[in-house]
Amino acid sequence: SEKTTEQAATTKPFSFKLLKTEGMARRGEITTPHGKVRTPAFMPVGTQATVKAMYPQQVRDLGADVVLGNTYHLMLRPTAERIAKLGGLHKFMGWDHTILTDSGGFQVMSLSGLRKMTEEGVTFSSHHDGSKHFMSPERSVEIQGLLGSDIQMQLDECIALPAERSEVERAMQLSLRWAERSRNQFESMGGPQKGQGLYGIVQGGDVPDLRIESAQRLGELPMEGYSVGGLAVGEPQAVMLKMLEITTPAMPNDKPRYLMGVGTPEDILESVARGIDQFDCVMPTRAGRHGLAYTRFGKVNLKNARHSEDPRPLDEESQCEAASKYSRAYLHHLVRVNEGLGAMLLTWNNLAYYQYLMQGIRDAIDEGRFEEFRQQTKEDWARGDL
Ligand SMILES: CNc1nc2c(CCNCc3ccccc3)c3nc(N)[nH]c(=O)c3cc2[nH]1
Repeated sequence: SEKTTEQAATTKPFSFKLLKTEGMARRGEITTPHGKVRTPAFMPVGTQATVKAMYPQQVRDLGADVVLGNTYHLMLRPTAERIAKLGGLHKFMGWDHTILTDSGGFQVMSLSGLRKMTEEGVTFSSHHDGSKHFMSPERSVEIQGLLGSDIQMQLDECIALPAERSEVERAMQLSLRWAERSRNQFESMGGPQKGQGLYGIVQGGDVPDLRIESAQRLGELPMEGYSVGGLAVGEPQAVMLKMLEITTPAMPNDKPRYLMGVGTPEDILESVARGIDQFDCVMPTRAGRHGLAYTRFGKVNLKNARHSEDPRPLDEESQCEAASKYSRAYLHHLVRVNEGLGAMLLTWNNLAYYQYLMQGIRDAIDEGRFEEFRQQTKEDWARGDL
């Protein structure tokens, strides 16, 4: 019978090597069935099997080792079964490197219509056509397996902050029970034997003792990695950073740590300094589509009329042509008349800048100068756009 989800060539086990540390900052390397992931890593978001406005090869050429797919979106359209029948997500989207998928819980709570959350799972209606769907910890792992995801997430319940302690505790305990069910499903599908990884997700809101309890109990489950969830949900940056200082020390030291949904360049720099290895955020791609450029010297809003006759490129020293070859005046024009090339060039520039920042962070940790790099980078951003 025809091959469904392509079995990756190697059956080398999933592994994480901790190469160097400086304070809480860590330099590492993850090995998955589709290659290596250099950490700290920024993982571009590819919600509907594409990093919006980018070709896969372009994303790769910028230095990305992993892109994100999304269970919620892909289970609705085109469905996981169809992608499996076509050989899996890697083949479907033409990305032959690591893919990480989120479990869909976060998107159900933030995107779908009418929904009902029980111990068993979550029932929801599609934000496309209102059709009814059900997602359990087992079904989410099954979908991620059908997609052929190299790094899979447990189904969890992420709640918005601020929230009552009782509500935070309920969601954290549920997520812990779902972690165990996700692990059982993952092992019954032979995930470890395929070299794939399943990450548990630490919850606990902004409540220190609940964060520690979640991290410690999750660490007792044999997961290949651990995510910090429940943050970047509206809390001030200071609260997010404080929760990291409490949570990462309570997480296993020899496994990757993924801070979900983060973040701006500054969030990333400060979170690396607090022990995080993996990041994802829609910021660089979404901001690019809205005319916002990230550069070495801070942000540039190309919608602003002050750029209308500025002949300078965004950054003439950049390796990325979107930053070095086009004038700000031209980018301003494209954004103002809403030409597709505007979104393409700014998305390209922003992803290039994020990967440039990650490479700078990795080199700085390798060379034992991360603290100096962190200070210098923040000064450069503060210089503003010269
Ligand atoms: C923006 N702030 C934020 N994002 C969070 C996410 C989603 C991370 N992004 C995944 C994604 C994958 C593909 C396409 C688009 C997005 C979370 N996911 C889970 N499962 N649990 C969380 O606690 C959780 C908390 C978050 N906070």
